[in-house]
Amino acid sequence: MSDDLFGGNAASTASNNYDASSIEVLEGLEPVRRRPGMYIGGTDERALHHLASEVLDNSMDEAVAGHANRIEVYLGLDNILTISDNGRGIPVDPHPKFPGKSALEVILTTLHSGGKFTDKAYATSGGLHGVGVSVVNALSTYTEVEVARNKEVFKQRFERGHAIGNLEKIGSTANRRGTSITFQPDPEIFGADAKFKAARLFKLARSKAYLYAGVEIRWKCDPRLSDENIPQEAVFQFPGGLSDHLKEQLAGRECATAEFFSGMQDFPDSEGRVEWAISWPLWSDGSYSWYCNTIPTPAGGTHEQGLRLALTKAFRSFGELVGNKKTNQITADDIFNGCEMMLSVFIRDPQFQSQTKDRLTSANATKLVENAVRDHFDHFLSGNIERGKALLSFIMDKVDERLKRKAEREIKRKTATSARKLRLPGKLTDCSNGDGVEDTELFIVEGDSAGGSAKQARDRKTQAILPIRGKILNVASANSTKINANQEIADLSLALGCGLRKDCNPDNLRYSRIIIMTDADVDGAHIATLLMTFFFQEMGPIVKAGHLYLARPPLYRLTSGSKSEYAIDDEHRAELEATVFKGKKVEVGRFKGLGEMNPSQLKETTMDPATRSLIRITLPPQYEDQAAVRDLVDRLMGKKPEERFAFIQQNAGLLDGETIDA
Ligand SMILES: Nc1ncnc2c1ncn2[C@@H]1O[C@H](COP(=O)(O)OP(=O)(O)OP(=O)(O)O)[C@@H](O)[C@H]1O
Repeated sequence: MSDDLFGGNAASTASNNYDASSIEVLEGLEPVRRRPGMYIGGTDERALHHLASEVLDNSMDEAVAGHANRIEVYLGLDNILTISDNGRGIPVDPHPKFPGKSALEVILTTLHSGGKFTDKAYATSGGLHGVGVSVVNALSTYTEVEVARNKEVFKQRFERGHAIGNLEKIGSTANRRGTSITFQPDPEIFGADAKFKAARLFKLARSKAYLYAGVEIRWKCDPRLSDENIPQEAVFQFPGGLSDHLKEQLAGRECATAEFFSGMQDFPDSEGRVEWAISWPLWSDGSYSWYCNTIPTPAGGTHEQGLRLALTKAFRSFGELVGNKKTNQITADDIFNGCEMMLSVFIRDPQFQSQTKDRLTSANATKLVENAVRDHFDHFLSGNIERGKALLSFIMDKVDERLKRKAEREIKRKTATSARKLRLPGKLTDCSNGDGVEDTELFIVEGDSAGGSAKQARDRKTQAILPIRGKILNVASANSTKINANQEIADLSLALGCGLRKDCNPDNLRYSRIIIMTDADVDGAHIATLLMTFFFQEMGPIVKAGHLYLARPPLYRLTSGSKSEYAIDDEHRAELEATVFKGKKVEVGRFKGLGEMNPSQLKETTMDPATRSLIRITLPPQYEDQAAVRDLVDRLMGKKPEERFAFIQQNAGLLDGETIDA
């Protein structure tokens, strides 16, 4: 440990101030105002409307619990929204845990306070975290809550989450009861121009009424906010629930079956219930609405999964019943793509992915929905065989269409692959992993006999072999016509697939490593040099990107008794004799070429990534620019020997490569 550990660093002023005083504890509703995104998913228009949902959902929970049958939504000027219900009214008695505060004040000003943590007051509620209305309060310039309970009317006002005065009794009433919440979202949070959209709230109010047949929802807005689509007043009540909604949505369009599949079913053991309405219009892009406890879950979830399973299984078994063997090919997407459907479940203690409740995650919902819907759908299909067959044949057309598209894609893919393979040089032995796959390598090998050993020694999945015959063209002393006409170079660039010169693009390189593997002798070195010249001049970006390597085949095999070692060169040999063999008599075998090694020796010493070593070819920083590289290559490999001579005189002893294990 450093002595400076508790001394600090004088240069770093920011870190000096980091002590206990920088640790804040946010009190009350302050965290909501600091990080609204955590509670309502952002501060955009969607988040703004989420505030309305939170308040409306509470009234819906009262209705679904059987305590309210009327809800009113009123959008006034200045972005002020009032939502009222005729439910039990938020409790106003003093809260036992917070002396001097009513339950109402606690609910409005404390996160995680509510009556829905157990099923004592609500069986299947949309609310569960006890957060919603306090978040609305925190993010509003003001909130006013009026409660009519036990013939008395109470009121309390809050500003930006803080109670302004106490809960007051403002009057009495003969028969009124319920809760009314008025609030104005805070422009400091949502921006000065953020406004509720009447159309959006109107739609929200109407959809809630479809979701629960037992409630009437009254819509009202200031006359200046209404237009030809949004009436100033409307009453929504749908005794037919989701079916009413689907009928309206289909607006008489032709469907695969005249009746649509709809119904309602209680879950066993009072776990809740499910309601659904589905139709298959002949032409539709599809429309899907999923709800849990009247909360929209646009991302679907476990209830969706249950419905998908129920319908898929029912279709398959109906197929068996009517002797259609292809129905086991039906997937849920074949059934759902292009259908118009609504599914609404009511379950106890639902689990959602987040406070915005976009996706239902309650595991039990899948089985509950599947079991409940499956019987009904079996009956829908087989209770009227003609109808069942008509729907099945509509779905099977989609299956056929999908399989046809899949087969066409497959043929296209195969043709593309074989076209590419056809263009590959005949003497390339390619690896089986596809183009551009990580960790594939091309070995450019000197001569056919070495190529033969390399083929046997390689890992077929990742290692490809391209034998090069003799000495390839020195591109530094050839013009482009000659280069383009050269067969070995054409083969090489086809195998690599990344293009030459200006067209060279490392992204198209078919392998992750290009490894030059030549004999460990002068000729081998010459061939390697010619190949490197080619890469520097014609494929500079490949070298720059670090794809080019030299293999390091051994020159000697040293054996003493049962021990044997390979030496790369004379120096390495001397070192091994002194260290590993400790001066003992050693039998020395010299490999004249790669072809002399048997495949297992070649694999172990030169090709197997676990045991070999490679030299990565890199360019020093002064050769960043391709023109500088060309100049160097020209001096070293070009037509004027005197330049080469001068370079060798200046740089003898400096040339070296970077050795890496790869
Ligand atoms: N309109 C209402 N009528 C009766 N009680 C209400 C009403 N609105 C709110 N409440 C009470 O206030 C509590 C807190 O409501 P809040 O919206 O903060 O959270 P929640 O609905 O319990 O859960 P969530 O955070 O998931 O919405 C509710 O659990 C309920 O007991």
